[in-house]
Amino acid sequence: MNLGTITVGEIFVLILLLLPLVYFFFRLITNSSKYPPLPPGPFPWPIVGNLFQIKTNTHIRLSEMAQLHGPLMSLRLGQRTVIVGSSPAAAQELLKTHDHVLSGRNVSPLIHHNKPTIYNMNLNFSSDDNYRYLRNIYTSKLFSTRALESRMKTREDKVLEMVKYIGSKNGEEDINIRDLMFVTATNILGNTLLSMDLVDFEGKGIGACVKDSVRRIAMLSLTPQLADLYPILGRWDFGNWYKKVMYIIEEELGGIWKDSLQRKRNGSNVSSDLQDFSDILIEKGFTNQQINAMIEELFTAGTDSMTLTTDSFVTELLKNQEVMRKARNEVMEKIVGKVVKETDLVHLPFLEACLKETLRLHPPAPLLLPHRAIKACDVMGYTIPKDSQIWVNIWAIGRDPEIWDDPLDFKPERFIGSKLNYKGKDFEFLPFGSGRRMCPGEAMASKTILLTVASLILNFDWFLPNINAPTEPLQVTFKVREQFLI
Ligand code: HEM
Repeated sequence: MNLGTITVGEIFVLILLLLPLVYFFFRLITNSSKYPPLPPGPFPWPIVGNLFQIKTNTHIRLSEMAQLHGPLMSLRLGQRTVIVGSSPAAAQELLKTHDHVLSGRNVSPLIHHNKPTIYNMNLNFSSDDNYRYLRNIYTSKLFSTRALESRMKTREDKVLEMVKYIGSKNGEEDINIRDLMFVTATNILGNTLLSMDLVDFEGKGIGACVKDSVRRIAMLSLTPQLADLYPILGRWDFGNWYKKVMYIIEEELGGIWKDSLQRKRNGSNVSSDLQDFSDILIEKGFTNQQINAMIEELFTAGTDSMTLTTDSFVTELLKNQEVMRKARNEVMEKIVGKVVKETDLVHLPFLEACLKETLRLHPPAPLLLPHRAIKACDVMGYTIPKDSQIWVNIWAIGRDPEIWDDPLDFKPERFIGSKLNYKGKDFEFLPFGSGRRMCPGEAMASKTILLTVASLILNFDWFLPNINAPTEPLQVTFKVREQFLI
């Protein structure tokens, strides 16, 4: 062969053609070594791996792939190995049996390299060492039964403000429930964390940008960035991902509460007698930057998740009139007076079943948040390499016909008389996750959402302006029940 006639382009094509072969031999060698093999999965293309197979509707695509490859699958995203669990047994292995090694978080190499304040002061970006300390502060000072009880009135007041606002429209304007719920969730957190309202129902206020900032942070976290797919490129901030994230956290969100934190330190903020979470953090000696890192995370994790779940809940009730009738009967029968209190919620088991059914079908985090293997381990006879990402497809588990009768139907009755709960013990139903990384905001979220939906049922008759073509986002007409007009 006359090598002198081969062009650079031809060599490149030859290398590309040979890569799958090299990869095949590599898999063969590693699989036949003393370690168990990787879990089965789709063939990964050179360089990109399976990236383009799961680009959109990731949880749905993964659910289809699991039919082919089984409940424990492995994928390649760039250089990263991703392990996906799609059955209750796999979820239990990943989130319980091996929780101690699989409960790291996947921190972007850019955050790892630059070590901004969020690196140590935020559960999602925190190094493995600091994680336990932070989580302990959250669970004891913000989400404990006592802390939640001390803020019961805040949640009741903010939900009532929403009901009054909707009532003031007198059924003459269609309501975008997502926008109103976002405001309510933002102000509940604003008061719990900083003793301040951030935004009003017209979208005005010191925190008017929160919605946009939270959505952009979520988009940036979900968009795979080159440094994450190819850690070898870890120090280059392609597309300014790191700069954008840091700007939103430190300037946009941090700018909202900067003055308020300073006033608290000067002792000139007397807006409330009740100690809020930032008062506690100041007392514990945290700096404003550190407090900002924690507060940012709580807004990001808490606002959209509660908003999306309330929106799905209202939509399902509107689509399922018989369920709505039962929920309304329960609310009208059990709530004495014009206002729903959190202490009433224990008397609304059917409404709680409706919330569970909503979360089964529409979990706002369908793959949980990615975990990371701190060390290599063996799961169900397969190797999970160190630093793999771990995803659990709770969306697929929630719709599995082997587990649920008529899985696509909205049937809250399935939870009545059943012990199934979202507390992280039942691996067929994990909307808040399970184990060390389980959502710490579960009780705050479920109380707020139930209080909101019960209050909307008590005070209004609901209509879809166009029953045959529900809009996206959902617009609802709420007609005030005269006897309840606030
Ligand atoms: C319906 C509402 C909510 C749902 C369905 C939900 C669900 C989840 C899920 C699935 C995770 C990840 C679990 C894992 O990776 O294993 C999570 C994490 C988290 N959630 Fe929630 N969440 C909700 C509301 C809230 C609220 C209201 C807050 C706080 C105000 C909150 C704070 C957090 C935090 C801080 C984490 C990170 C925990 C960690 O990394 O250790 N969530 N949530």
